[in-house]
Amino acid sequence: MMINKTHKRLFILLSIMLFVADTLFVTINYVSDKRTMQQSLSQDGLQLERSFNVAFTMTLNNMSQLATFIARSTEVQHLFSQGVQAVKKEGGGAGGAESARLRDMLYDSVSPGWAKMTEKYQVRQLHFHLGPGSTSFLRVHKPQRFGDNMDNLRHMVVDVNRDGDPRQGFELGRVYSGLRGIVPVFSDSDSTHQIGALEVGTSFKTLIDSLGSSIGGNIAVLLNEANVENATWSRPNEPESRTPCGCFIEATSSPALSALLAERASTKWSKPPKSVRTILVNTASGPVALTEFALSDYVGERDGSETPVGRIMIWKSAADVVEELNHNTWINIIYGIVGFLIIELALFWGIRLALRQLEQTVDERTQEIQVLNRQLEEIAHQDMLTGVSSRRYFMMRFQQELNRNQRSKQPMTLLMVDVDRFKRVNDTWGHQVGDQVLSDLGHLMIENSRNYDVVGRYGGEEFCLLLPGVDAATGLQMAEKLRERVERQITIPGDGIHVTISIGVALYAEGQSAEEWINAADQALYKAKDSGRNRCLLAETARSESLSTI
Ligand SMILES: Nc1nc2c(ncn2[C@@H]2O[C@H](COP(=O)(O)OP(=O)(O)OP(=O)(O)O)[C@@H](O)[C@H]2O)c(=O)[nH]1
Repeated sequence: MMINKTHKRLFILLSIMLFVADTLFVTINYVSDKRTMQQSLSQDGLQLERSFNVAFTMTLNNMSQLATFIARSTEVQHLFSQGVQAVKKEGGGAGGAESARLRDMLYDSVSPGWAKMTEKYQVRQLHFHLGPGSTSFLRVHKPQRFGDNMDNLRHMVVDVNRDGDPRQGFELGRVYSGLRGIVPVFSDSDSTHQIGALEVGTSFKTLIDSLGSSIGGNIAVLLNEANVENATWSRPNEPESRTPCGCFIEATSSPALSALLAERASTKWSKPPKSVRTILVNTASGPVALTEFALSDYVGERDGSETPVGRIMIWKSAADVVEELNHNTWINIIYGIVGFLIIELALFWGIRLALRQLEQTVDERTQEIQVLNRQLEEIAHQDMLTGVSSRRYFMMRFQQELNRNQRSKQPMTLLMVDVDRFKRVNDTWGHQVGDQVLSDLGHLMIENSRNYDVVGRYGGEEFCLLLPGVDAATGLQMAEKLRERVERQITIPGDGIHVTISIGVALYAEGQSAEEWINAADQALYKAKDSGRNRCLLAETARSESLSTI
């Protein structure tokens, strides 16, 4: 079965619509999966920020605890108190010889503990400050440098020396920025008299190393270059720490940061994000989920400044989530293709089936029409009462046989048959009985004829029988045979009286017209009637001979 043009167009149109819908479905799924992945990364990022803040606060608490512990030692208080007085006497600043002696004694007193603190707790700074403001009395971590004023740098110390309340936080420094706890130091003789402040500090390095290993990722602390410039003298790791991003690497748990920064430099970098932000960055070693958030220092938090001093970067491999996204995308595409093919097949077979059914219905209707046409034709060709050919059809066949005879030159004989005294039958037994007699005669004539004979009802109770290939003598014999059978077999229904017929027989004479031939048979019939009925008579054109009598 062929799909015609209209159906082909319909199929192509539906296929295109289906393809567009399918592509849309795959795209929407991909966008949705990507959004889910981004949401999941953002959730992870928030969690990472919380973890960082917890570690940050705990580190500061530790610094404050250590500072408090040392500042409460009476020996430390005693030596620092004497040192403070000596500096005053010796003109402030670094003081003189007495100040130096007491500084050394204080150093000797705390340095054993300091060694343990640096080793066990990674403490980087232990610093005694004189007030008001901030003047260095003793850097236990660097005892050779002292006496410098740091009012513009050590804001926490200045604040503690001013009001006596402990402080903790992140602060930029001249050499190392740090996470610091600052507590007031009181005199050993008068616990209400503050003599200075003690600072204990550490770097970010320890925090990010331990936090990085526990979260399975890496952490870096980046400071804005401008802030660092303002706060520092010189940085020991300065050359490596400057980056194309315009920031200073304060600490990193992985050297891979430089590659990440190079990737990151191509995107918008200027300010640290206000809230936590997690993005996906493609690096040479694979996709990475990068979480960033702002880092404020003590001054910024104290003064409510919105400008952070740097940012924290936490990054983890995102290979698994990207792989999952890719996997889901492929599954989406495969589902899309399989779904498309299945619907296409269903569409194709659906159209095929619908067409087949349509064609079947058309075939059935055509057959029904053909049957009806045949029936109509038969009805038109047949005389309903007697079953023989109608006069119209008989005349058509009669003419055909005549035409054929022009070529074949075979003999042909025509029988004109008429029921004897039929009017009396009608008048005596009624029209219905008359009809029955005509019907019986018609069927008997059909029975009695050959396949190629033509039996027709010529009019009223008159019938014709055309016998192709039959000469006059045979025709007469056949007429007689018919007459005998009628007389023997057809009776008036319910009465038993035999019906008889008369037959005029005419052989076709070459050159005769149809009309002349029928007239010849009719004349013979007329004579048969006239000579007593129930007989067969040959037309005069041939040698006439009566073969039967009543
Ligand atoms: N029942 C019935 N009668 C018919 C039919 N066609 C014609 N007739 C009747 O047939 C009769 C023919 O009568 P006539 O032509 O006078 O001839 P007849 O009575 O047969 O006498 P002969 O032919 O001289 O033997 C008429 O009364 C018609 O009405 C028909 O289809 N059915």
